[in-house]
Amino acid sequence: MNSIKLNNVLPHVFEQVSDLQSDVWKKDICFEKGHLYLVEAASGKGKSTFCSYVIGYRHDYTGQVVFDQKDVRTFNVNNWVNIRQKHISHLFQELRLFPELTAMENVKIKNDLTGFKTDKQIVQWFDMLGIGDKLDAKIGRMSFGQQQRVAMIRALVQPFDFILVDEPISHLDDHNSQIMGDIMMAEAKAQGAGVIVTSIGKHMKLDYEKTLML
Ligand SMILES: Nc1ncnc2c1ncn2[C@@H]1O[C@H](COP(=O)(O)OP(=O)(O)OP(=O)(O)O)[C@@H](O)[C@H]1O
Repeated sequence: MNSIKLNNVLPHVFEQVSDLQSDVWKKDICFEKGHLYLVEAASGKGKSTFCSYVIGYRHDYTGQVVFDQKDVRTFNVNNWVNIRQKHISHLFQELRLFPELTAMENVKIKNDLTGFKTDKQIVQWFDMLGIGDKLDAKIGRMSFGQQQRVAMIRALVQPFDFILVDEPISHLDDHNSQIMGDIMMAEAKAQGAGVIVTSIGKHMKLDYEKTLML
């Protein structure tokens, strides 16, 4: 997949808003593979809604979301499974890790399906992110910032053309944010992928090519 386009997209929930000012809603925008984007928004402007549209969990909008030349409304379940397995990786704001599993199990449960990374690589990322001692800790007993690091590792154990990360560092210090950004960008670069980061203010310090205000 080479491009994600939003053509005149407007969430139903914003239809009655008369003074809507946005670089995204009701505009024609294009995210291209191999490029780095920041989508910034104040709380409630639709950041999670935007992610839900791109990953295909919600379709409560007018306008079109188009992957390459195809309107996503034409996709069936198999199409979406293929997209989420091979083309778009998503780091959820609320992470959606399994609290009863350990940190390593949360990553392995996906990597065992994709076979994308070695255990050695995964452990190396845990070490780099300062959670090498938490491999066998249950997610439910880890801090949210530690869980964010696990969720990022899980997002990286699959192939992708785009990675969509929703407020990935809201609970991280600058040092770990930087490491997380470096790891993500190295992976994206290796895959030639596009990167879309969302933020409500605090964001990874990266060389964004385009910043859009929701
Ligand atoms: N599943 C949903 N269906 C319909 N409308 C929704 C849904 N989730 C959120 N909304 C509405 O869409 C608007 C934007 O919500 P959204 O969660 O996308 O904002 P956000 O920018 O991610 O906010 P925050 O940063 O506070 O999480 C809100 O008015 C909200 O009530």
